[in-house]
Amino acid sequence: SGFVIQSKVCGSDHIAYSNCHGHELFYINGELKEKESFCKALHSFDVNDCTFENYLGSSCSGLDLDLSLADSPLKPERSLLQKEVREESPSHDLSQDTPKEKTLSPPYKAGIGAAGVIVMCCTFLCPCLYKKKKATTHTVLEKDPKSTDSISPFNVNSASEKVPPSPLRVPPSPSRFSQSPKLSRLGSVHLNLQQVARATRNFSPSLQIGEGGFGTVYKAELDDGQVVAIKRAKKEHFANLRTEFSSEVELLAKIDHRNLVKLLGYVDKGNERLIITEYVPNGTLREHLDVQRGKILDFNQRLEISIDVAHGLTYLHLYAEKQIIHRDVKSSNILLTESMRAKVADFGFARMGPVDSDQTHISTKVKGTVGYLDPEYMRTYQLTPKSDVYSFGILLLEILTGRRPVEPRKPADERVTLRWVFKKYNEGNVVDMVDRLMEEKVDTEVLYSMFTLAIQCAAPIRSERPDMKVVVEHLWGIRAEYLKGVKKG
Ligand SMILES: Nc1ncnc2c1ncn2[C@@H]1O[C@H](COP(=O)(O)OP(=O)(O)OP(=O)(O)O)[C@@H](O)[C@H]1O
Repeated sequence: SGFVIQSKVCGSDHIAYSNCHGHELFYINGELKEKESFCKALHSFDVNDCTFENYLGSSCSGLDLDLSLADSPLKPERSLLQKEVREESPSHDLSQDTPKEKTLSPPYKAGIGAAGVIVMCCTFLCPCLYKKKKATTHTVLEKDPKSTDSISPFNVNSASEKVPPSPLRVPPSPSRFSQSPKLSRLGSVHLNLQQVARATRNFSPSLQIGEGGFGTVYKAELDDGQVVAIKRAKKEHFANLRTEFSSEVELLAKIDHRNLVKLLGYVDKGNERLIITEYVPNGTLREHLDVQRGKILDFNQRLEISIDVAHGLTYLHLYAEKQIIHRDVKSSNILLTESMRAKVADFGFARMGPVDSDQTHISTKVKGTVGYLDPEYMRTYQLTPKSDVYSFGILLLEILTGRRPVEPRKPADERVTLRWVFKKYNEGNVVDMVDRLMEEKVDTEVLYSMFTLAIQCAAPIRSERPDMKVVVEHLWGIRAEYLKGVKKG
């Protein structure tokens, strides 16, 4: 396919290389590196018996390397915030702030500094994917903790499909629910296969509303007139999808919140796996940011959508019967209603949080979508709700700037949105970053608060990220401040 990815863990470092039709990218611990320093690092790994296959024979050959480790690429780089900061308790409510006071707490400072130089590990995939796939699609990564010693080349699907599925998606490891007795009926909709076939006019392509890694989504009208979305698993993934199917169904069944897409029922019979959810009629957030749905989102709508998503995630993390980590928070998984309320969808990757109260994380295969993946989770395989907080930070940047997490067509130094934002933020240039499609002139301090929060959420170290509940409180404060400004005119 002309697309090669290799990755490996050497000691505590994660190294990765991608070659997309001759366009090479080099990463160490999620950080984009120059070829020369990458090769130097590989040499030092090699000396310590951790060989990155073929590196000397291919990309790193012919380089005149000074192999002294004096300027080792593994030395942590830290750029500090230029703004003065003041201490702030984690539950600090920004509604109490005056605009000038709104700054970051010291623990966040280093995180934000590092955020400027650390690129999400996953971004090494993107240039090829964007060349090959429609802009609205994405790729989902999986990395198995047990396979850290192997070099894994991936291939990417061809672009010929109308709406390509996620080519790298593999079902998650069995959840503890896979052994539990099958629920036969959930929510308020009880359907048999004949009823589903009737409602979808035999899965008519004219009722198809989307396609994801799991399968195809149809809009359907039930006999009682209720309109629902029906997700149908692809047959070719059947053998593997069973676990994912049951995991998605059973997680969704337990939750009920206005900012989370409601599961109404499911069918698990013979050759069919179907999930029936409420139909959310107004497309995805990504479609709205791309102005594929008519009007451009104004700032107030963007703020309300951010708050809705934060509410949904807080519920999953804190108030669901068992803690749920979504694992795939992204703009194409946020569905909008007619009144522009947001609902978080797609719990295919959802994962229960730790069972014991003294356990802070669960070890799991790395899953999620390129560009949104928590670098600490990538490195350690430890999943906590803070991985969702990271993805939420990236989502906030999308909402504010309109950009995707990675913009492969931009010049190299502007490609990774988080990095680009951090640079401009440090230059005090928040107004410049706002989505140009949005004509409204928003108060600079409000923008500054939003970008500050987004960068905090996307801190490379999870302990430096706020909890979702704290994020909600900050967003409420920002909204109060914004509305004050709007009233004043
Ligand atoms: N409940 C729903 N109501 C309305 N439209 C929906 C609903 N669920 C999904 N869709 C539409 O179907 C598309 C595909 O959804 P799906 O969740 O299967 O895939 P995805 O999120 O794009 O990809 P993946 O599952 O691989 O992450 C969505 O982008 C959306 O446009």
